[in-house]
Amino acid sequence: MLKVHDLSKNYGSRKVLQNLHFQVQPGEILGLVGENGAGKSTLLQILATLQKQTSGKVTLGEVSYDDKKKLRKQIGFVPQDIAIWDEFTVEENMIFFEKLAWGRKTKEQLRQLCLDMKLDRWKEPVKALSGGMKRKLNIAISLIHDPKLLLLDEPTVGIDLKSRKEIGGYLQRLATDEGKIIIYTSHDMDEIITLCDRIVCIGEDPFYKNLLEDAGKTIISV
Ligand SMILES: Nc1ncnc2c1ncn2[C@@H]1O[C@H](COP(=O)(O)OP(=O)(O)OP(=O)(O)O)[C@@H](O)[C@H]1O
Repeated sequence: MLKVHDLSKNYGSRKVLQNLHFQVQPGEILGLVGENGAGKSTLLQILATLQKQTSGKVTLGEVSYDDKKKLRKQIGFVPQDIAIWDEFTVEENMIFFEKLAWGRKTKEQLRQLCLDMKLDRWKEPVKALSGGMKRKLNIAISLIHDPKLLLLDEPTVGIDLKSRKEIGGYLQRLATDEGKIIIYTSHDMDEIITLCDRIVCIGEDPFYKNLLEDAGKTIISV
């Protein structure tokens, strides 16, 4: 289980996240919504161990966020900005990131991960891919080491509707069949409503909370 206890984050005098409390169970997809600048990426970066909270505590299973080395083996992160090697092919990128990962995967398994993301341009350089295809590769890379916790920051921007639905279905299977914890941000409320079990609304504005409650979703009060 992921536990967030009384978490706050300030950037200088700007208070971005204030006293958040929530828990996410294995097998659950949690949506994170809020207006621009509400603090969604900041929260994901903290959960990815890339930023430190100002106060509060986070644990994943028995592991505290003070033990970053152990934690990072259990976390997959897809940032908003695409982070892959443009000059390398899809295959070379997958092999490169597999070498950095802790778990071992065969070339066939790596290729299958790309196919699961509906990306079949194995031998092509990344610079020849479309923006949506690069995002698919980023998601595949985040899954190489079979993380327990998967953090996705607007991962489907620019991905066509059919692929988005297929990737959504794949993420749901990862949660249901493999018990992964998935935390997902998107400005696409249809996607959030379809994919997420429960939702955290960040920020003061009740707009998202009202909209999602009207759609019958469970909102977590943080
Ligand atoms: N490194 C930083 N230094 C100072 N302020 C920052 C930094 N990163 C983010 N902020 C500020 O913190 C607030 C939250 O930003 P964040 O990127 O987490 O929001 P967000 O909800 O992800 O927004 P968006 O929907 O636009 O992606 C914003 O006011 C932003 O300007």
